[in-house]
Amino acid sequence: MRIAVFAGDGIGPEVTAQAVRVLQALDLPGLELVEGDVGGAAYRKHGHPLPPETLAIARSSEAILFGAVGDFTLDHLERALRPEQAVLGLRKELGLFANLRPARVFAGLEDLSTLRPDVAGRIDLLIVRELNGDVYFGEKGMRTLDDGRRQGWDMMSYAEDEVRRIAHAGFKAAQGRARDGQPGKLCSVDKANVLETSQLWRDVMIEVAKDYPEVALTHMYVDNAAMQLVKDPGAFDVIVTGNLFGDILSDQASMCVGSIGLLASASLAEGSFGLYEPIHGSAPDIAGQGIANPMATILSAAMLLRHSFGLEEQAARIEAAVAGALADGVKGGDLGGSAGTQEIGDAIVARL
Ligand SMILES: NC(=O)C1=CN([C@@H]2O[C@H](COP(=O)(O)OP(=O)(O)OC[C@H]3O[C@@H](n4cnc5c(N)ncnc54)[C@H](O)[C@@H]3O)[C@@H](O)[C@H]2O)C=CC1
Ligand SMILES: CC(C)CC(=O)C(=O)O
Ligand SMILES: [Mg+2]
Repeated sequence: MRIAVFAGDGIGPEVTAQAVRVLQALDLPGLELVEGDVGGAAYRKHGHPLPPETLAIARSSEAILFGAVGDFTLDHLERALRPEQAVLGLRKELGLFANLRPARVFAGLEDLSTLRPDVAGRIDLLIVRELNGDVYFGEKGMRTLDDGRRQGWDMMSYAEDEVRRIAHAGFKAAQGRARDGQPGKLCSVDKANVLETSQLWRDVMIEVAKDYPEVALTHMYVDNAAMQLVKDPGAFDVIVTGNLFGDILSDQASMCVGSIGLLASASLAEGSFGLYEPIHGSAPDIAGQGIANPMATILSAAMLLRHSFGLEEQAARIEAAVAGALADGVKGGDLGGSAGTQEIGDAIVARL
């Protein structure tokens, strides 16, 4: 079990260290953890946020556990050298096109959601975000116009095949979430009333739906989806959407269930390879204080065991340990508690 560990910047190393402790506590046979530099830390050491050494470690591993990258003190760098390019580069280079971001309310946290407890208690949704295309990877630039004004542009585009493969990922996820004899539901979120990219997206979703007759497909404009996520997030099952909308809606969904410090993610290629990371960033405002909530990263490690190694039982043990710690009141500052990063890690390791 060769797992690359890329901790990154800010709170990245703090939360990743706790997820590593959790993996080590499981006594997994053949576990090999290989560290690599990414982000601002890599730029300072190697002159690049995603150096070839790191990419080589990624390519020779079966999965990647990722912390976070981002360092505002490097904002002056040309874009290709900024820390965020490490995670964008890994996603693109390794074909990690399907980003799964589950959001559910843990028992005992219903009243911590920004929503009414009765609404919050029903939330169990999955955002399937396309991760290799959209405006993040289109041609971009900045120039000065003849009249002296600066103009910036970022090309938003999707090709049919890119939409088709994420559509299949969304429908399969919905298929797998059938409960109580009820098929899963898939809500495709776009802005087809304005964007051609979204019109293509919608056309392809409708075409792929024919392969999954048991899954109920609906469409929603992204502005309405943002509103509905606050009004009644329990009404969603699986949301499939593009890179930009999925990025924004998943941060929003995190507050429906209590905190961004709880939201894990899997970024998957075809096959079993994946990168697993919390959905949050490097949180420079709290870095170095030992107060970041490591649960999102620990839950990402559970997703890693499940998706890349088929270790369902061990994944479920981690999730139960996190749920148990929360139910016993082990909460970080983001959840209104006072437990620090290490203390939360201790509580979860103890429960394993
Ligand atoms: N995948 C990645 O590596 C990502 C990197 N970033 C980068 O991270 C840097 C900071 O970005 P922000 O917009 O501030 O987003 P952020 O997600 O790092 O932080 C947003 C807010 O949430 C809080 N927060 C985040 N994670 C937390 C945790 N585990 N426990 C407690 N509180 C937590 C932070 O303190 C902050 O107030 C930027 O450079 C950004 O580009 C942002 C998102 C994802
Ligand atoms: C560097 C960003 C695109 C990362 C981000 O915000 C995310 O993936 O959620
Ligand atoms: Mg984001």
